[in-house]
Amino acid sequence: MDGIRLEGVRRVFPLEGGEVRALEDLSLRVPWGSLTAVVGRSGCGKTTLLRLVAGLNEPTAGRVRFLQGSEDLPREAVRVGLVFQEPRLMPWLSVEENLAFPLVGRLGREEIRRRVDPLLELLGLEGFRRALPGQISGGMAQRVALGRTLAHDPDVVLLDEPFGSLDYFTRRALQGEIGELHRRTGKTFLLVTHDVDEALALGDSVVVLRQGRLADRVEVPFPRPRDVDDPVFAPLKRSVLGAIGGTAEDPGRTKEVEAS
Ligand SMILES: Nc1ncnc2c1ncn2[C@@H]1O[C@H](COP(=O)(O)OP(=O)(O)OP(=O)(O)O)[C@@H](O)[C@H]1O
Repeated sequence: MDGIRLEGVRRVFPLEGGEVRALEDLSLRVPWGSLTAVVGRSGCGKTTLLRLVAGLNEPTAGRVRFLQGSEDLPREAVRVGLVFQEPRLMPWLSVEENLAFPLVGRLGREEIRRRVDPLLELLGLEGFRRALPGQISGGMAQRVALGRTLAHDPDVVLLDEPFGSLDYFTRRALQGEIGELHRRTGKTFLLVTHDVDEALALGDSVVVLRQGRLADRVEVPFPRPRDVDDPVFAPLKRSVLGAIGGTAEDPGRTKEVEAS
């Protein structure tokens, strides 16, 4: 099946003479073009999962595959962009220069402009192109970080708690923008978040990790209701919360879930 596929992935980190099992026997499929949200308690392995997909870490066991039909694409053939919780902009470069930075030296001036200008427009940053990061708000800075990732024209966009440091209203506004961006670009998005409402509002499906294992996968019906308080979400939210934390009747439960 097409998409990113994790097969029996295990990732262990050595720590103080012992080891931490960040991921254990994780099998997961992320279809091309989907927006998959990943939730779970702190330390359950969400960031490790993103780092494996980005190729920043290798699995200790198992594999991460990129499948087109029955063909395995080489990792180099799949462009992956990563957006962190903190924007990590260069403070001495303007908004426009930050967006262009990863392209300088790889593309000519005109081509860079052709990529950067539509991004400024897409992200509502046209009026701030010459502003420095210290002169814009946190929400705008996070938009620049997103734009910098999109400037690479990635096939896969990995978002690690991208709204974590933002206030409620900016967060809601950016959530809407990410959803819209996903629809408009058709790229594959993998979003790590602590916020179950956010995961349900944006994800085509919500993957729940628990102690490094797949605890549940909840599919969100399409078309999704606009409001996260819509009754459609209530049972889905209960499932996700139950899988994250276990339930009173079944503490520590880890469900066996279909790999694909
Ligand atoms: N480089 C590392 N060295 C040692 N242990 C690590 C390393 N990276 C992650 N871990 C451990 O692996 C486990 C999973 O970490 P990970 O960062 O993936 O969790 P997370 O779900 O993203 O957490 P959070 O929500 O707090 O960001 C944790 O116990 C963490 O301490």
